[in-house]
Amino acid sequence: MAMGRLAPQLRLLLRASFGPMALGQRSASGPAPTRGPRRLSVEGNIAVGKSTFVKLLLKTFPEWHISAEPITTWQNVQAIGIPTAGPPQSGGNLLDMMYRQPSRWSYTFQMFSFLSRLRTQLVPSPESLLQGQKPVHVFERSVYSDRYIFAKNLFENRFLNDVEWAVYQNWHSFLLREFHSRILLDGFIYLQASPQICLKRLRQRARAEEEGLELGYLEQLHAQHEDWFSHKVTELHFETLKKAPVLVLDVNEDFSENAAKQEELVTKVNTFVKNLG
Ligand SMILES: Nc1ncnc2c1ncn2[C@@H]1O[C@H](COP(=O)(O)OP(=O)(O)OP(=O)(O)O)[C@@H](O)[C@H]1O
Ligand SMILES: Nc1nc(=O)c2ncn([C@H]3C[C@H](O)[C@@H](CO)O3)c2[nH]1
Repeated sequence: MAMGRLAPQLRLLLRASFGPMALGQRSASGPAPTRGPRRLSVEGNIAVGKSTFVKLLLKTFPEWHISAEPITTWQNVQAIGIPTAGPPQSGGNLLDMMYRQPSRWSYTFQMFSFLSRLRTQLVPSPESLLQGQKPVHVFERSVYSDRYIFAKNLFENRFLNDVEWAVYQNWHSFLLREFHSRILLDGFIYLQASPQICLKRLRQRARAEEEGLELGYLEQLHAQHEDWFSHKVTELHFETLKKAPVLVLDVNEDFSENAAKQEELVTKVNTFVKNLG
């Protein structure tokens, strides 16, 4: 992907359109920031291009901070605090286990992915980010997509039974209420593409655990995203979540060599962030 070449030009363009604040620089006379960073989550189907898009954001706004999805934690689950003799053992690949035997492992996976996402959202933004005038912290997916996309879909396919779904939701609601003020998100960026395009990208990326995934699964996840972000019919259980603004970006097109398209997408994100107040 030839994204590196765009960033300096795009920065100039954004500076011209929105002034130095658009690039997160503090004006000499301006007031110090009064609140923490704007916190956004980038959401979307498997292989839609979230990591790729986040890299584009970081090229354009190097002062922003990104928290990646904790997939390596799921691929290598380690026991904590249990001393073992000999060299370090490699952990269990829970992602692989879940895809191979969803009835057996979906509950375990969802509890663990939720816990790891909660941990990610609880980590304070770095000091360096807080120095900027308009600091922005971007997460790849969230504790909300864990529940309202993946766990919900597994339940609807009966890979989580009624009791497992009830226990998961119990923990989810309880912990989110406990940590409410520390995990708040200001908005969502929903990367939208057809399931067919996602499948093409998924095959091209060829992650071993995803070898058996088929179009039907991506169609289900697409429908879950559309229900939440486009049709707004998903039942949400948190008031702040119901009010959170959503930016929908069409990423069907391959923008890797298309500077104008990259610019259009990044400008939309910048305007969205500005409008968050
Ligand atoms: N707009 C695009 N056009 C064409 N290919 C793309 C585009 N965006 C991403 N890709 C390619 O699609 C594949 C998946 O992209 P990426 O890893 O960014 O997806 P992701 O949404 O982060 O995946 P996951 O859901 O697993 O976290 C990669 O090979 C990437 O180079
Ligand atoms: N079941 C399930 N629940 C989740 O919360 C979840 N989040 C991500 N994933 C899968 C999608 C990609 O294969 C891979 C990387 O995104 O992990 C999930 N699977």
